[in-house]
Amino acid sequence: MYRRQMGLRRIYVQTDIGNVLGIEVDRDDRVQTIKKKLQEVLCLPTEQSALTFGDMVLEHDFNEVRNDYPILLTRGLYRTSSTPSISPVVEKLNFKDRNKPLEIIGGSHGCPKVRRLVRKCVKALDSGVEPIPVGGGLGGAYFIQNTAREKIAIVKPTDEEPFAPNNPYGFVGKTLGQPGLKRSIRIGETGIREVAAYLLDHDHFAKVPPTALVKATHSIFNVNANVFPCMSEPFAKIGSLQRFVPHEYDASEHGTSCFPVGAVHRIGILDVRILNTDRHAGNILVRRLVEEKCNSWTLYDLRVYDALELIPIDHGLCLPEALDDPYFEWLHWPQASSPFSEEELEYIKKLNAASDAQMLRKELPMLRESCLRVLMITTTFLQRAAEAGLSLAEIGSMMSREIGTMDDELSELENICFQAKLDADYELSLIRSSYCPVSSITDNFSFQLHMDQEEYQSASLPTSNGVCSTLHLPSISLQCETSDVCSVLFNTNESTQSCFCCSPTMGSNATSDVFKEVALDLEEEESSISPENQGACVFDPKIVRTKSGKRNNGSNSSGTRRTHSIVDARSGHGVRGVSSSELARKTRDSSGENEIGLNLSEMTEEEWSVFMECFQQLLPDALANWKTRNTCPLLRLGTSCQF
Ligand SMILES: Nc1ncnc2c1ncn2[C@@H]1O[C@H](COP(=O)(O)OP(=O)(O)OP(=O)(O)O)[C@@H](O)[C@H]1O
Repeated sequence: MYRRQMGLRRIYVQTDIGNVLGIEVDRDDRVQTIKKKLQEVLCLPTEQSALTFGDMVLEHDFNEVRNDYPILLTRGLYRTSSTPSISPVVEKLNFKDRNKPLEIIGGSHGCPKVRRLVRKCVKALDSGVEPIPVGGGLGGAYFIQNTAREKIAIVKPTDEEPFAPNNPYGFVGKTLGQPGLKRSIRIGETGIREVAAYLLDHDHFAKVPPTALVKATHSIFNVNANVFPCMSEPFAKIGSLQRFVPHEYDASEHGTSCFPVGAVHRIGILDVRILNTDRHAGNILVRRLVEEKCNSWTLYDLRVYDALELIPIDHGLCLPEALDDPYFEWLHWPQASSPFSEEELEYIKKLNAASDAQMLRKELPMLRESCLRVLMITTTFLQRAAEAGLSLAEIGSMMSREIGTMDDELSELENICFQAKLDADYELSLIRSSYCPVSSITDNFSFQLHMDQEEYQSASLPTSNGVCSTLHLPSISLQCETSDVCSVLFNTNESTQSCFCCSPTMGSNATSDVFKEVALDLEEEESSISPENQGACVFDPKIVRTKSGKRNNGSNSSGTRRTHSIVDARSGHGVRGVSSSELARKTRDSSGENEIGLNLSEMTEEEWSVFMECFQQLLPDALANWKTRNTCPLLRLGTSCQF
């Protein structure tokens, strides 16, 4: 309270090796001032460090960072894995830090269940009960026990994640902020995802246990010797804290056929919304609700299904920064193929992706915008698919990449999204461009222009206002002798389309010169242009959109794939096209190893909203086509179960 009156805010600076410093900033504090203070403690020149808050690199002030939220201090924006990480000077570590054993940071302050849980844990830690390492997983995790030595919570420090600097099992080698086990999820960001999953689980529908992001300090937490050789004080870490749920098994230890259909559906609905990439059987806890009664039941007694409760845990690998391949353990469980109940359909219908995203922006502003965009895509997809009568298994299948296929074989959902991106780019190019009318041209022959990045040519084009502009044009095999008006839509790269108009005022020579220049190269290449038609060509942007056939392997996702290709308008045959899956592959190839799929973060607000419109337009056909193509029931394991 006092701090607030003084206009002070506490923020938590986490270094890229994991330790956390609580610092107080006032309204007028500049980023540079705080960096100087950190320089003293961390021996890190200010010009080499960067403070980041989710997507944001803080440059001037801390206005965007709310009270009690964590920011990440990295060694510059362009660090590589060989750049040494930041090592604090031990004796200066505790500056101005309250150093409580456990305190909530970030979202979920407002949740009474979470606050109660944290209070209990603080009490236990204050009374000297040591957390116990969980052991067994890939990352460090610790059970917190109460004074009766009952487990009450599990804490997972983010710097002990797989590949993070303080991982206790030797899976090290990276620093916080770098791509982790999943390339679409950065190291150190699993904790906020655990909280996001809890916050998104409205009405406790899927039963995600109460979860908070905390700053935790205890000597039992692992710190690797190479990271911090002479540590005398325990250092504070950021992690997720989740209520411990007593259970008998996890789903890998129990026959899945006994699981209640509703429980599987509810977890599945959550997984689809959050694009969970890690729903393995170990992440579903199983517990009996009425233990004494169960003893008298047989395995086939239907009531037994209602007596089992499933608890989903471990949501650190959800909400990736790009559409990724999810992992849904339940995909082949028979329960997933049974239709949704009325209640489930109602729940799905009431979901509001935009307000969920808004809630997360408020509670967890450090969660990246691209993750929220993934949430909006998957929620919309779930809603439309459920409306269209698809089962959970069908929805999950459309989201999953096929096992054993080539690396660039995308899921149906990814293909639809890439297609929506192509469509959105096209829509935007129309919005942004003004066309001049095509007039007095022999209109018996039209071409669509094939766009191929490798084949771009540069051409200096005189525009209608007399200014010369250089455009990168695709090579085309057209000898254009016309002196008339042409409108041309060129795609100058895979994501942006540019329109160039030759207006009537350009004059005949200019127009024909332009086309001669860009056409010379590929005269032979596009053999489908019949000689008799050369010299009388209309470049008509309106026909760039086309419905093409199925993809080579016959599994066209949307059935309305639009390609950008040279097409003889009379025959309608495309010569060559850029399909959404090709676009996906090219996007990956051209952007190197860090590219993780359709780039959602780079879309502007306008691009994003047009993309979502196109996505929604594609969905009805895509869902119907998928259903038609997949009429055979999916191969199910364990189909002996009855329910
Ligand atoms: N909320 C919880 N209640 C009870 N037990 C839990 C809870 N969360 C985790 N556990 C137990 O702790 C173990 C490790 O937790 P979790 O799976 O979340 O960690 P992890 O390091 O991400 O593991 P993995 O690498 O296997 O995914 C789980 O297998 C489970 O037995």
